Amino acid sequence: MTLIHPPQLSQSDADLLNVLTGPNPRNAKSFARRDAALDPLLIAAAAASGPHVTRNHYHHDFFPGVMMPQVEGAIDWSKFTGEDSLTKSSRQKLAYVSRQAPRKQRLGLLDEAKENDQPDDIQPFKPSENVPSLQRKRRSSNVSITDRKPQSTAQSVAEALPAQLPSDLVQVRCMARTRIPTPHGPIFLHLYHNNRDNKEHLAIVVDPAQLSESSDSPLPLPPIRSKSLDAVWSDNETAMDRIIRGAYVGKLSPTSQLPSIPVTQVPSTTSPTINRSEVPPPLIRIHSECFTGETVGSMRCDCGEQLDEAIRQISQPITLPPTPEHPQEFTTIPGRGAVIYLRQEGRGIGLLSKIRAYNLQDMGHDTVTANLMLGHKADERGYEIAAAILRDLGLGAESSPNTVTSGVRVLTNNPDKVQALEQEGIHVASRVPMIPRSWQQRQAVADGKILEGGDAHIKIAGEEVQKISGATLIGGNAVHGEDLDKYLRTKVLRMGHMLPLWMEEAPFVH
Ligand SMILES: Nc1nc2c(ncn2[C@@H]2O[C@H](COP(=O)(O)OP(=O)(O)OP(=O)(O)O)[C@@H](O)[C@H]2O)c(=O)[nH]1
Repeated sequence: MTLIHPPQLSQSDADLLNVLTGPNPRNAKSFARRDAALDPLLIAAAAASGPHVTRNHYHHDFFPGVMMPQVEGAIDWSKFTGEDSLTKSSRQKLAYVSRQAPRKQRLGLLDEAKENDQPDDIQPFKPSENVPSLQRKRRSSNVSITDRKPQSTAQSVAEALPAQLPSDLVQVRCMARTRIPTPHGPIFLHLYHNNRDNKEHLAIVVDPAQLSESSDSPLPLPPIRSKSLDAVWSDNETAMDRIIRGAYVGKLSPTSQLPSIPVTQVPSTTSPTINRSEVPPPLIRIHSECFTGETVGSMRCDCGEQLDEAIRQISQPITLPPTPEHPQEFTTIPGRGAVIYLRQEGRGIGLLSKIRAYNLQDMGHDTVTANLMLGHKADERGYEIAAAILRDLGLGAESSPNTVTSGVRVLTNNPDKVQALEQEGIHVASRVPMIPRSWQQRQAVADGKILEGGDAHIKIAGEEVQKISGATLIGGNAVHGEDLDKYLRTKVLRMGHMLPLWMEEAPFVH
């Protein structure tokens, strides 16, 4: 092997490295003494543990194992065990073998794999306490029950739960929760597993009042918490196990580590200063994954902007009118609600097909036609899992003595989402429209409220928002452009989105 050595490598280092990683270390000549206590070069070379190890060789090994006495050059353990020493001739030469299937075979297997990472190894959960009050007719999911494969690998702790429910009921379990600071304030990220697909769906819970939660001071409102997360998962579970998976109360810190108790055992006390009937239902959004819009900042769609706008709106403090007891006092409570983030990339067709659809769109087809041309439906999403997550979080229940508010307010323009949630038994108290920020800006320019060209601050929904680059990302600003306008028009004209079409000739704000 010839080494191309970087300038900081001395000739002596390079020679030594050549020997350590070369094919025939036993022909090594003598080398100058090395005095460094810890020589990173030597450590790295030794850690590579063999002459031909690269990152592609993890599944390769020596045969027989290098520590076995029958291997030529191995340590002769027989002198420690008292067994007869193996003669040199009886030892096998060390051979370097691969445990991987041949590359061609492995690539063949990949080709056979499904195109759009559809679930192929689905593990139904045993039921948790996430049980809807009514079993209603559900909208069909993109994964049918009969297609499901039975249990297999890496099942979670849900295994331990007793079977009580019909197997076709969607069940979810919150596996972990943590606090994430965002430009709009803190959120609690919840990661869910379910018995329908093998995707990790998420809930972004906005409920900052929980951060000051302590056992003796009542919260303004009951916290938005996951029943399945707060449940006791096993008899062996320690307080630290619970805390690490997120079943804690308040804000976790080196000095504060208080495990939660199961939701059913928590008394639902609320602050007496709050008039329960005046509290609006929590604001929620069901959002579908969009790698291009949310991660890359694509301006073909408004997905990144919508995710940001949803978290921003849900985080806004809520002002409640005075109560008869305190007629002069307006009360402000922290914003509360959740974004249920479903891994249904590309309206359920997957990223691969969405990328192909974009090419068809570049050739003049709209987003609906492009999906159809690829053999997909215009929209292949289902919302059963979202509804199960909402139930697990205690959101969307009808009014009852235990609920402070009735139902949820849903941030969407998509009538399918509202209908699907209602079919799942989620009480939708109202729909809150999402007007694209670029359209709001155009409206503001048209009304003479802001100057074309904008400035460092713009007004969105009557509130001043700082402009930040990375338009579609969290904490970003408005997206605009020809592609986006086409997409938004199609949503309204072909997909029935409940959005007033904005005049196209109005100027953009740059
Ligand atoms: N197939 C396809 N999917 C797209 C395209 N542009 C965006 N998407 C996907 O469309 C989905 C957008 O979903 P949501 O953010 O839940 O919103 P929506 O259904 O448009 O409805 P709203 O709630 O009104 O925003 C995401 O999964 C995106 O990946 C496209 O051109 N083709």
